[in-house]
Amino acid sequence: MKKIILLGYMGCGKSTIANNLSKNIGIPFVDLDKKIEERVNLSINVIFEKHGEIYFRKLEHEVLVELLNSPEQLIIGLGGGTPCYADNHELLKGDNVVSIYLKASIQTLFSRLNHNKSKRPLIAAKNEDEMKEFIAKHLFDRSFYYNQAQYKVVVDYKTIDQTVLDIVAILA
Ligand SMILES: Nc1ncnc2c1ncn2[C@@H]1O[C@H](COP(=O)(O)OP(=O)(O)O)[C@@H](O)[C@H]1O
Ligand SMILES: O=C(O)C1=C[C@@H](OP(=O)(O)O)[C@@H](O)[C@H](O)C1
Ligand SMILES: [Mg+2]
Repeated sequence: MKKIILLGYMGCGKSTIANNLSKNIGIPFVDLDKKIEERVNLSINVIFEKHGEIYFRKLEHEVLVELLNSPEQLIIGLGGGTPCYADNHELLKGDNVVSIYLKASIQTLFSRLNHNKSKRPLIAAKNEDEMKEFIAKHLFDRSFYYNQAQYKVVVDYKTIDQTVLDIVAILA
């Protein structure tokens, strides 16, 4: 069964939209970060702190492969870095995948992340200026991978419901 994959930068709304899309179309959703946390019984912060990012990326790849190989239809909210490591972007080109990039501007990302950074180890310690610069550079680097998604939904100035309806239209 097809997997509906939401990807994009931290704060673009993957986890939020996956949850709401699931309610709208009645297909179960999983959040890749949550699955990783459950797998090792540690928070994303503690995984980064204790074991480092390379270990996290390995786990992320393993759990993604398992989810893609599972028989059921699923909505999967990826982590922001998932398509950018371990050739995961190639896995997202499979026949059983519909990939959707939730595209947000630097400003949207900054305003959403500024109040919500403590659980995101890559930005948790940055001040506002550092964060703006980091997001701009990092988004530029990662866009190469994000732009390989089959579909793109711009999320700026949209409510959660509007973004969900845009995705429902793509899936129809
Ligand atoms: N229109 C919107 N669409 C999605 N998220 C929104 C919107 N407006 C505000 N938010 C907030 O932005 C944050 C997005 O975070 P999250 O869903 O965890 O993103 P991601 O999983 O991509 O990092 C949440 O705190 C959410 O409540
Ligand atoms: O962009 C990244 O590299 C990361 C994004 C996070 O997920 P969200 O995009 O859901 O915040 C989480 O996987 C981890 O903190 C690393
Ligand atoms: Mg998320």
